[in-house]
Amino acid sequence: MQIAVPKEIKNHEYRVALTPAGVRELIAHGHEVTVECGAGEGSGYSDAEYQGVGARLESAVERVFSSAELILKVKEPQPSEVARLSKGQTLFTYLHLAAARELTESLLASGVTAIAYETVTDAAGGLPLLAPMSRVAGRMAIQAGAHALEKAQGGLGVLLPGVPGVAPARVTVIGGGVVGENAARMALGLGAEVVILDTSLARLETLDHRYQGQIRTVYSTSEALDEAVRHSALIIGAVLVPGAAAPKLIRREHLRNMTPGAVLVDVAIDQGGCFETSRPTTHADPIYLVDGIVHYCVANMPGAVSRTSTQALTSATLPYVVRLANGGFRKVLSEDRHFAGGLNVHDGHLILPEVGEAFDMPVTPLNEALR
Ligand SMILES: NC(=O)C1=CN([C@@H]2O[C@H](COP(=O)(O)OP(=O)(O)OC[C@H]3O[C@@H](n4cnc5c(N)ncnc54)[C@H](O)[C@@H]3O)[C@@H](O)[C@H]2O)C=CC1
Ligand SMILES: CC(=O)C(=O)O
Ligand SMILES: [Mg+2]
Repeated sequence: MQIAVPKEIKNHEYRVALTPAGVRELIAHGHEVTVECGAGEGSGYSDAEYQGVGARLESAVERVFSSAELILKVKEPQPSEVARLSKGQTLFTYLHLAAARELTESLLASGVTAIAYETVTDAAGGLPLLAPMSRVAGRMAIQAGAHALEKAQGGLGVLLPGVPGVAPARVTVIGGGVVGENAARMALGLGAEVVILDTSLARLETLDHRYQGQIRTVYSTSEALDEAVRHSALIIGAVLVPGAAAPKLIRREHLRNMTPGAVLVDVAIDQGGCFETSRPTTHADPIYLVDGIVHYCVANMPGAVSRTSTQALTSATLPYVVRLANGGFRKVLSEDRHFAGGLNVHDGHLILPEVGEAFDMPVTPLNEALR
């Protein structure tokens, strides 16, 4: 199969969809891989390294796209990239369509088959292709939040662990999944007081058991959220209803009850954000203030630690990529309903019910699309 790896073009996105090791694996399976010149640079992989494992280097982006049957990316396609997609091609990348109506409509119009990393599931109920980046973003959320708490950033001027004689600050994590647990671990390691809110008692039980009382677990209710906003220096938004738009859990009126300079980090921004006042920001300009509360809402956080993230992402995606390339999407998705959960758009049809619900658009059943 002809496989293409374009250079990512989103703001400060330095990841690439495949490491040279991943390319080598695909070539060993008999596939041809075209890598756009410079695609790996931001992750520390030179063109020569890709060439060395047998990739074809291409400097003309239009040829990278037009020659491909399978296009591998990291971030959702930007408008200039969508314009290059066509029927018969398969795109495998993060999409987050429930928060992106225009992108949904343009992918439908392109006729492409679009499989999203973040809605592929596994037999244990996890999201194996979202998890590696959620681990990264969860860990980064505390770094970003701690920085935003500095006075010069508009923050409270509070050091998360405190110092002897000065109490640590409270960090509340809403959603104790992969992002949430990783954020909590970092906050705990820094010596903050850590609380996790979740609506899954089973998840809270796991976390309670794992952290042996070092992290306070609280069932998430509106009362618990009211309490969290009053007493937290830093709140991390880490909820997810897979495939769906994030529920707005902290409303604008909550901000009145927060201490001015407190910080909201909305990691769930890629699904639309779980705070009413969140809007996507970029690494170039990551924070803004609403009613004195600092907001950090970068939708591609792992892009900033691209070397780590590219390696972690390729390790997770590669087995799926190899299967797609060897078998073609129709056969592979028909045989694996967990992988098939990734199919969002096919040949002008919207497949993912959660996206249909978000935009009140008609949905074609998966079985019909795979026929
Ligand atoms: N901004 C960025 O760069 C990145 C963003 N993300 C996003 O972070 C979000 C979280 O991802 P994961 O941790 O992997 O998901 P996950 O599925 O592992 O965890 C989500 C947790 O939220 C809980 N939850 C759902 N509804 C809730 C509610 N109403 N109140 C409290 N808890 C609730 C679930 O029970 C679950 O434990 C996703 O939107 C994901 O796309 C992930 C990586 C990078
Ligand atoms: C998950 C995602 O959107 C990211 O890693 O940027
Ligand atoms: Mg994202």
